Amino acid sequence: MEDQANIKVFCRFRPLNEKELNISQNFCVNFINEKTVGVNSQYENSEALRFTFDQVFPPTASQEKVYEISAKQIVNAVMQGFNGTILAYGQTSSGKTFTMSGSSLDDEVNMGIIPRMVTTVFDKISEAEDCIEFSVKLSYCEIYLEKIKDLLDTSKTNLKIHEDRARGVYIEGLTEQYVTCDEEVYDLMTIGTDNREVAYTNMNAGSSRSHSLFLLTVGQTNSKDLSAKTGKLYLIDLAGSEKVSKTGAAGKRLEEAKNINKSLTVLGQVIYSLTDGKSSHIPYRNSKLTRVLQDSLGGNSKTCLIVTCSPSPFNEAETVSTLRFGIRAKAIKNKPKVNREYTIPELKLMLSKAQEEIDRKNKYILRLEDVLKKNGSSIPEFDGIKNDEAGIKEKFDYDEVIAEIEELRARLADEVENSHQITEENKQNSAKIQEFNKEKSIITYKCLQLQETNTAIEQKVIEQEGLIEKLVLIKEHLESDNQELLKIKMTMEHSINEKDLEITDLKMHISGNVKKTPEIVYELRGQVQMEKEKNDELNLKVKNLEATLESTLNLIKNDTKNIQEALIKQAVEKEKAIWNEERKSLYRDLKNRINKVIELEITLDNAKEKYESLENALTAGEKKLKQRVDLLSKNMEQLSTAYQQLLNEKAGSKVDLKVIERKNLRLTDQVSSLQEEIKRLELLQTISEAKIKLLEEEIAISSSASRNSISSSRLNRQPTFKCRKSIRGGLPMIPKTNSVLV
Ligand SMILES: Nc1ncnc2c1ncn2[C@@H]1O[C@H](COP(=O)(O)OP(=O)(O)OP(=O)(O)O)[C@@H](O)[C@H]1O
Repeated sequence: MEDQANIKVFCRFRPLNEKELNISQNFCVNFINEKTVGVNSQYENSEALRFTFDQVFPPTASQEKVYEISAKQIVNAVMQGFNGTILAYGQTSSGKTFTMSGSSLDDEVNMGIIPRMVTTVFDKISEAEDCIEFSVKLSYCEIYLEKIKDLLDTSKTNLKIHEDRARGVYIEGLTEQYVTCDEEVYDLMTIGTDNREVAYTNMNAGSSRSHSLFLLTVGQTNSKDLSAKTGKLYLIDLAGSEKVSKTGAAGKRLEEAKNINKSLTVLGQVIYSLTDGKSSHIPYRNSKLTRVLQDSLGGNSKTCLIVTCSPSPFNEAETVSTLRFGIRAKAIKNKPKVNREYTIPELKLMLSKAQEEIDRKNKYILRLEDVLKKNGSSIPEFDGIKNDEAGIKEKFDYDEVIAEIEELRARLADEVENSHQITEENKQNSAKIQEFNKEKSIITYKCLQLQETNTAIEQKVIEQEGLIEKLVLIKEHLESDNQELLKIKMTMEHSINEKDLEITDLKMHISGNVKKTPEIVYELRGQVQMEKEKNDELNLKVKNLEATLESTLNLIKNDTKNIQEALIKQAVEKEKAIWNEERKSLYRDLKNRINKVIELEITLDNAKEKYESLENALTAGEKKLKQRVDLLSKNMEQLSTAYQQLLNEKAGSKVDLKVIERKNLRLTDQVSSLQEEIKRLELLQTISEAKIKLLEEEIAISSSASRNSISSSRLNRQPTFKCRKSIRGGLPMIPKTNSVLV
């Protein structure tokens, strides 16, 4: 059963900063003892405000003390194969980054937890037995505006979180850099820190605008007992919670502040759900931060939380809230376990030991059977074990079985890959067919519409043709009427003109004969009367002619309209012809598409058949595999794990290669240093010998003293080359080489 362990919570107060000192030089807290702090509240009953943690660090506490008490135990656990997490939580500008990273990597006194831990890891590797081979990998990322950014490869800006049984919760595609000494880690830390989102706010000139995650994976393989284990160390510097009124955040800074506060609220909710004793659901998935921290909070990890606070009365409310957060988190129980892995040789060793044990027991059974036979008792049959010695000696050839399983698995993987491909093709084909069907129905609908429009147009054209014929007849008729009327009009006008001339003559005649006889006057009056009447008649006729002319003109107008309509008809005819052509090409296109759909359906059917046959083949393979698997004993499960391990080891061969390369480099360096040293010593020896000869010649009596002096100078000499830390336990340190991206 897994052991449960509470999260360890530490509380650290930083010194008052300049701004706070200007407001008040007093503290709003008092340090009651090493573990308890009280808040002298301006707003609440102070009696209630006492908080007890695993340790409380006052502003005077050194970086070294904080590391030794809070974090070192976690590194030790990681070296034993546990997962470890160290989290810094607190208000903005309360000292999280100072606690985790320190002020500078060059400042040994103010170095933070991360660089100190790195040094401890490599120290432990140097101190370890030389039968242990270590690999150390480093990843560095940040969660900014709910996106995971790789700080060692800035092209990766939105990484996804995944989970599986072997790896737990992990960030897919995150850069993992192999490192062999602390300097390499510091170089990468500097690169990553430069890529972090940091900005000026009213509360902190270098305020972290993201949560940063520093991950160190320490793998170790023991060549003596063949065991392997891996410890993961998460070092997390959270972004600080902030009151926008205090930080003066606006625009982009405000957006960041909202995101920071939101993800910290989800962190609070997760901690609440883990500790209230009622919640069945823990909302890890509500933010990227809590999802990444899933193993660290309530899972497989030894976790330490450091809450950082300001002692100033100006920040009292935030300090109380941070302390309450810490108290709540103290109640979280984790289930850490050693991440032990079985290597193939280890499993083989276990197997052969088990086989030896079985053989020993079988021999014992045989002896017991002999005793029973001698006593005349019958030997009961036992399923699975033959009563003869040959049967007992029958052994499994595990290597052969492993090879066979491997082959079957490879074939199965191929088949699965094939079937995936076919399924994918099927999906694509189905999508294409669906698309074609959609297009087909759209085209059919359009065709129907066109046909309807066409029929309506044809109907209209027929109607208009009848109308035009009628109008042409009327027009012809009216034209002849018009001609006649024009003739009459001209005749009438001619006679009117003649009569007008006659009237004028008469008037002149009358005016010349005014004094003639009354009979003539009377006659003339009669004639005038007659002429008048004639004139009236003619006027009437002219009026009638004018009316006829008007109606004729109207008719002509109508004719013009009809001609226009005829022209329209011509245009419609033309349009109709174009439409017909289009309709035909649409039909042709539709036909082509239908042919294509048929072809695709045939391909789909073929693919389906192929898929089914492959599926059948797959099932046969599976059956065969099952039969084989059934034949194997319980050890099969272990062998399967061993197979997985083999795969992992294959994947890790790259790492081994790098390690070997590094070792080679280290050895070459050492050899050349030694060669140089030998040369130097040889030179010295030659010089010394020459000196000795000289001295022997010059001072014959002190020759023995001279020799003593030379040998003592040789003894005092120190080797001049220096080596660095090794990745193999207990070996001298190896020189720093360029790290490798994996
Ligand atoms: N214990 C301490 N001793 C001396 N100086 C400290 C201490 N803690 C923090 N400081 C200083 O206070 C300032 C703010 O600290 P830091 O940047 O670590 O805060 P933070 O909590 O990480 O802020 P943010 O959440 O805004 O990133 C820095 O100048 C830092 O050097």
